[in-house]
Amino acid sequence: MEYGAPTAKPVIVAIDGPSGTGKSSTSKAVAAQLGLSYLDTGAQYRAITWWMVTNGIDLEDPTAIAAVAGKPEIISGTDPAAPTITVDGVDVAGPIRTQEVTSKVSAVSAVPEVRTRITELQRSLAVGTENGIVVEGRDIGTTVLPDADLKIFLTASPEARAARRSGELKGADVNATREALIKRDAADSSRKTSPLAKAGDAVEVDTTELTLAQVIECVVTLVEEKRAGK
Ligand SMILES: Nc1ncnc2c1ncn2[C@@H]1O[C@H](COP(=O)(O)OP(=O)(O)O)[C@@H](O)[C@H]1O
Ligand SMILES: Nc1ccn([C@H]2C[C@H](O)[C@@H](COP(=O)(O)OP(=O)(O)O)O2)c(=O)n1
Repeated sequence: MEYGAPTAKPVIVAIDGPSGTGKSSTSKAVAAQLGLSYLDTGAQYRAITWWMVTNGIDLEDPTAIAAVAGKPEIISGTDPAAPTITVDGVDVAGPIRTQEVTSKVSAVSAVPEVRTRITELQRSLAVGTENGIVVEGRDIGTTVLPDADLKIFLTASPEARAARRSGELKGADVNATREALIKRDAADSSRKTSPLAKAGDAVEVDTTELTLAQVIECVVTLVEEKRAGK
């Protein structure tokens, strides 16, 4: 048996794209399959938004948001089999998915002080992993981890994304869901600080006509090719 053989360098994978393209489902499955950690950065922006709503911060006022951006302690658990998120010790995995938080998260996440704070958290989580990590969001490949080993940008038609989301929301109206998605993507893409954007060196995968299993297989293959030095 060979002792002291060098272990593979941790691999960092950035997965970005608009809402409903399959980032969370794909990232979790790829991380689980390859023994990597997993970070849902949208959950962190939702968590800080939940804290602002709960504490009655005026979300129409970016200065008020900026003033308290450093206050909540946000902790993300990065096991893809059981990702967790707490704010000041409270499990907020459920409350961060409410319609209220979803409708306010773009305003909060557009504030530069919020992004600086959350970006620091993300970078500190990404460096400390044993085998590597899959980090999903909007600005991971462009801003948070510009040196990631592999960058993926997922897309899908607005119709496919709305159908997927309204399926999740148990029969919510597809047209209303589509309009809400388009509005949030426009806000996330047009903000000044690190907007939703494809990095120049990202691989774009259009998932409209693919099953989730096909998308997972495609990303796993790309990670394995990177690891093999291809
Ligand atoms: N390729 C796909 N085909 C069909 N449904 C999908 C596909 N990818 C994801 N889904 C489903 O769409 C919904 C949204 O996926 P999710 O991973 O949460 O997207 P995102 O993180 O990009 O918002 C989930 O219910 C998921 O199971
Ligand atoms: N890296 C990130 C991740 C999410 N955000 C913001 C913008 C998004 O509308 C919200 C919520 O992200 P999330 O990934 O939970 O959104 P969906 O799963 O698509 O509903 O957070 C961001 O600004 N930067």
